[in-house]
Amino acid sequence: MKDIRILVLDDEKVFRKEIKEFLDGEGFTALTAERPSEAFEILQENQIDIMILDLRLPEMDGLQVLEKVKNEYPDIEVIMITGHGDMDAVINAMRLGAVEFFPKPFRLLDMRAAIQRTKRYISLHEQLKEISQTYSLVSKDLIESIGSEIIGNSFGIRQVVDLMGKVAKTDNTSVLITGESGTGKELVARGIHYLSSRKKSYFYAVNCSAIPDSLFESEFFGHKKGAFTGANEDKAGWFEVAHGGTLFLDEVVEMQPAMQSKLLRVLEERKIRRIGSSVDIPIDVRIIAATNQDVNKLIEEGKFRSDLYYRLNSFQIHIPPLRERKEDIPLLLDYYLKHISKKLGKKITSVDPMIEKAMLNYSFPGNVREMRNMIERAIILSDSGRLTMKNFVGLIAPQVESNASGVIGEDIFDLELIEKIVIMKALEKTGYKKSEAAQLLNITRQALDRRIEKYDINL
Ligand SMILES: Nc1ncnc2c1ncn2[C@@H]1O[C@H](COP(=O)(O)OP(=O)(O)OP(=O)(O)O)[C@@H](O)[C@H]1O
Repeated sequence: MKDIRILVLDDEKVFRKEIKEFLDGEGFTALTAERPSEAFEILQENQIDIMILDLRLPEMDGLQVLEKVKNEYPDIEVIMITGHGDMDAVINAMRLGAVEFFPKPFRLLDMRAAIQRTKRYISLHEQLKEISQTYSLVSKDLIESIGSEIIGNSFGIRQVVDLMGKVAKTDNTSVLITGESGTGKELVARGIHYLSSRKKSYFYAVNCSAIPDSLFESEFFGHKKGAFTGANEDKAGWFEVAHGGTLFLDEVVEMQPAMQSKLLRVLEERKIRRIGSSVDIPIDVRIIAATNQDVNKLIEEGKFRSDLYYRLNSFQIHIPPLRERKEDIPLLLDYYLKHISKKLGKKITSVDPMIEKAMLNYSFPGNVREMRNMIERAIILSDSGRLTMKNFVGLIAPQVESNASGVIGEDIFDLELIEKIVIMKALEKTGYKKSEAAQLLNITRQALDRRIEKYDINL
């Protein structure tokens, strides 16, 4: 389980000190506050799991604090304490959602037991949350076949999975998948194949931009022995290999016009002829084509045949870029952290919450592939199981590039994130000499220390 962070809100200085020492000694991270306003500031800036809350407080009643905490931070579990043993307050506190109640004075051993119980409760709660979270939108069987899960819960990705299921039910409707690089076009193409009745035959993926023009025809249609120099034996082309299955044509718009005509004829006639042969071979293949380019523009420019486009485009699936479905970012982050750390055999014990914030502010031009690679690199770079912004160089680099005004650019509005990035930049610039960095930032050395701790900046 992750580190447990506990906030103690009590106006008695001696009590606060004593309980903090005890909690620190027990291996928890303990923060303390004297008044509710101070506690709410801490809550705004820190991820807290458990709050130990005194009933009698300055500024506002402990029960009011409890109610506000439960409303604003429903995941925080609250242990109430009081020196006054007031039964009504106990009942009210329980009603408002406190998990434990302690009359003062109590033994620290009892507090330890209460925290352990609460910890177990939090862990159970997290497991339940994980189970109910629709991590993957496709079934287990399909995951095994396509080699990866399809993660996301945004409207855009749910629609993609829905269309995938619908077109899979048809037998040979051609599909055109559009979307920027790294959005998961091949993943979706595989999904269609393995959801369809063709799943027992081949799914054959061809990257059209990688095949030299001279080999195109023989790769697609095959050749007869002696058909040209180097054709030493009969060879089947991809259409024959994928017979009964699916041929995935990635970057289809990269095909030369001559090949585009030939492909169109195959789609119309459903038969091929190997080079050098006079025999037609009937083929039964579903074509799924994909592109990350603007096909309409290519048609206008005369680079792509419109008749081929209409043939391929009987059914179109568009995968939106990741920046247009930001709700998927936390799910993908969580998923990749778990899967990649497991794959690399590296246990990740803490993740700076700034990472998710920064990702939500980042435009991911390389989409899910970029995010995956970024997380993998960060896990490899991480020390002692802690993932911090320092491990995500690519993530902050575009914003840190020039100067602070670059950070306060068009798409970052998160003040805390900006503060953290500016502090990191000052530290980097001064070779991690704190006094110099503080001077550069125009704050005292103590103020810098407080912020380094607050933002968990690795030095
Ligand atoms: N929704 C998703 N859930 C999980 N993984 C995903 C998702 N979308 C993409 N990926 C992963 O991102 C990587 C890139 O996906 P894929 O190769 O399918 O993209 P693509 O759109 O075909 O890219 P390109 O246009 O560059 O060929 C793969 O590792 C894939 O498993």
